[in-house]
Amino acid sequence: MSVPATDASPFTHRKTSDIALVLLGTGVVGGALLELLKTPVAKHVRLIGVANSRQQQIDADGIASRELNGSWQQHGQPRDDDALLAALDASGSELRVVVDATACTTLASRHADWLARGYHVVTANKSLAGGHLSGWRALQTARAHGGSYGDAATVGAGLPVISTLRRLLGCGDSLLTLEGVFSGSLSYLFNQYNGSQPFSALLRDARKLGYTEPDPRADLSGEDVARKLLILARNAGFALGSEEVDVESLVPESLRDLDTEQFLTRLEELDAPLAARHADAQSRGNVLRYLARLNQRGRARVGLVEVAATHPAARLNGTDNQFALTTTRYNTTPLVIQGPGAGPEVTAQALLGDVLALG
Ligand SMILES: NC(=O)C1=CN([C@@H]2O[C@H](COP(=O)(O)OP(=O)(O)OC[C@H]3O[C@@H](n4cnc5c(N)ncnc54)[C@H](O)[C@@H]3O)[C@@H](O)[C@H]2O)C=CC1
Ligand SMILES: N[C@@H](CC=O)C(=O)O
Repeated sequence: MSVPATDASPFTHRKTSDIALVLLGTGVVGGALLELLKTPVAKHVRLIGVANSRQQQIDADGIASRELNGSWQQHGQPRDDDALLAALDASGSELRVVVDATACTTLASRHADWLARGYHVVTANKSLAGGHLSGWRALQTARAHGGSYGDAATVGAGLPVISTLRRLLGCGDSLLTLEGVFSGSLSYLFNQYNGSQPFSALLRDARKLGYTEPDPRADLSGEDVARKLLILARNAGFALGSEEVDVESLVPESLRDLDTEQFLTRLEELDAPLAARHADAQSRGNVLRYLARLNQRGRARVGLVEVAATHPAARLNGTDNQFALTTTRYNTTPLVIQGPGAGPEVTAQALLGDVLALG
């Protein structure tokens, strides 16, 4: 990744409060965020702690970037959230931020508590806001009284989807329907899949490129798309429970109960059913797209749909996401937000944007 030579940036007009940050998760997204934290736009951000699922490193003065290239992942301290939070407290900064770049449900379940204790939380992890309705409600209560919740990266990766929706709602508009392609990995897969190479080969590529969830079944099962639909719907005032989304899974029964490593050795079992679906669609001149839909009555569905080649979702490229928002004011033609919807750099940028917005 190229790093700008100067610190000229659109953020130079910002206040420059020192921001103390701990980063949970140093995989695809967290790793890209660590790179961005080394650039001049992040000069007021002090990285106090960093953790993966097994190890962590803390330095209340700020972890120098050269140390991150070192061996902390082998010789760090054992994981302990309390020690990370104590380091944030000891940093002396008024702005104490926890960045969650994991897919860990247990960590997500702590977001509300962290907010209530005055920490700001910036997250790419959708498990709380897009999980059980009770978790969403606890989050809203904590947000009303505690720190800020930076959730831009949870929908559309770096695309301005939640912010646009909130802006419309803040101006008195209301969401009527929502439709589109909400998964970068499924978009990448179905934009390319034409039956000439196995679906499993494309899935391996998508995983290597950092588009899939840590366990790609979270994408293929529709769970990740359903979470994004729930996050948008709930932000728009639809009190939808996760069980109210009709979800079509592309994972055959025989692959559902395996652990991730076993599943990754059996990806070829996905090929035959998807080849059949593709051939059927092709025989009618159509293509397959994994779509999310919310109608005006709050009925939500995510699943594989056969669409005509002229359908807007049929004309996407790469990891493109597409969010078509029909609102009271955008009611003849929807407002459409479209662009790359997965990948390390765009997602890390959304996290950094939410962090810098605090300063
Ligand atoms: N990859 C993408 O394009 C996008 C990903 N996201 C979200 O970002 C999150 C991370 O995704 P990736 O970076 O692709 O996954 P990854 O598998 O590459 O990295 C996950 C990281 O979390 C760490 N981790 C797991 N449990 C932990 C715990 N309890 N404490 C500390 N660290 C823990 C793992 O050790 C690993 O470093 C997921 O929630 C995903 O939905 C959001 C938008 C786009
Ligand atoms: N795995 C997700 C990544 C972003 O949330 C996707 O494919 O969209």
